[in-house]
Amino acid sequence: MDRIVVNDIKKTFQLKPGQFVTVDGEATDRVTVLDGVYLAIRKGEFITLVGPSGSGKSVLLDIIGGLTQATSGGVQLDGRRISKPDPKTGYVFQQYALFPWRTALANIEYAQEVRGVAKSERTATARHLLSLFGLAGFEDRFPNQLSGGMQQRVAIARALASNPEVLLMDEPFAALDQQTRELLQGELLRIWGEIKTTVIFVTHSIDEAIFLADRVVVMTARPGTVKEIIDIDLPRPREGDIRASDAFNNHRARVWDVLRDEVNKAQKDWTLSPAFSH
Ligand SMILES: Nc1ncnc2c1ncn2[C@@H]1O[C@H](COP(=O)(O)OP(=O)(O)OP(=O)(O)O)[C@@H](O)[C@H]1O
Repeated sequence: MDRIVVNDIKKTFQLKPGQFVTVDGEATDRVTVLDGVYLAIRKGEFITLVGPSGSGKSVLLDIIGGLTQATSGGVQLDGRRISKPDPKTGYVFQQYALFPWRTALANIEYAQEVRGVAKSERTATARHLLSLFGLAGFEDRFPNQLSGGMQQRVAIARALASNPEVLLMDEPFAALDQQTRELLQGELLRIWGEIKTTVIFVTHSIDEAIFLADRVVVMTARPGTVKEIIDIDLPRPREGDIRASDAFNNHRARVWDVLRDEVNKAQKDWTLSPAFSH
């Protein structure tokens, strides 16, 4: 059953007065970022989204999350049209975005707190999530007393605390070192294996995209559309050493094959059209 249906999404930004970009050699104050995106995502699926810089991955995620309105087309979540942030949807950004004045525990409790869930219940949920992420004992630490990896674990735990049916993740591990990143990929898969929420995860890393996904969605260069969707039939549960397997290598070659032309196009685009020239 489809949980999310993206139907012919277009998104054009009107730039501020005095700003323009050059598209196909023409100066314009309107920039089309997404141009006809179709996508159907099944309940419980793990989707990763890759594409060249500027292909509109974050904008698409924002539209699916109800944070940005599409210029035309629509998104349905369980058959309902999305026009504003939905309480069933959780969001994790690249930057940890924790409340610095709240402890790890209180950060995770926040989502349930605003919904009026009783203190004892929300504390129990937050403690459970902290222990799932190996952070038992860190309840009372403030974000600046935690490493980057720990902060991002807390941010994911916070998003999961409201029991989201959809989790949108925008390059959540991009700021982390490689070892922490791979560790968190493994943890995320383990937890997703338990809760089976639907995940859409944006990344620049082909390896990350393959390791996590049921399907990798490859976007074209701007204006972004779906270029190809690649099934990742690697067995689950997946351990880190799967990255060295022949099957993984084949997927890596396949994704890069689809992506390469688009990255080249995007680079040409940017050389010709520096964004926001004055
Ligand atoms: N509010 C806005 N006003 C004007 N242009 C915008 C706005 N938000 C995004 N854009 C433009 O939309 C394009 C796509 O941005 P987006 O961040 O979605 O790309 P992306 O694929 O996520 O890129 P990256 O991989 O570099 O993060 C970019 O050219 C960006 O400058």
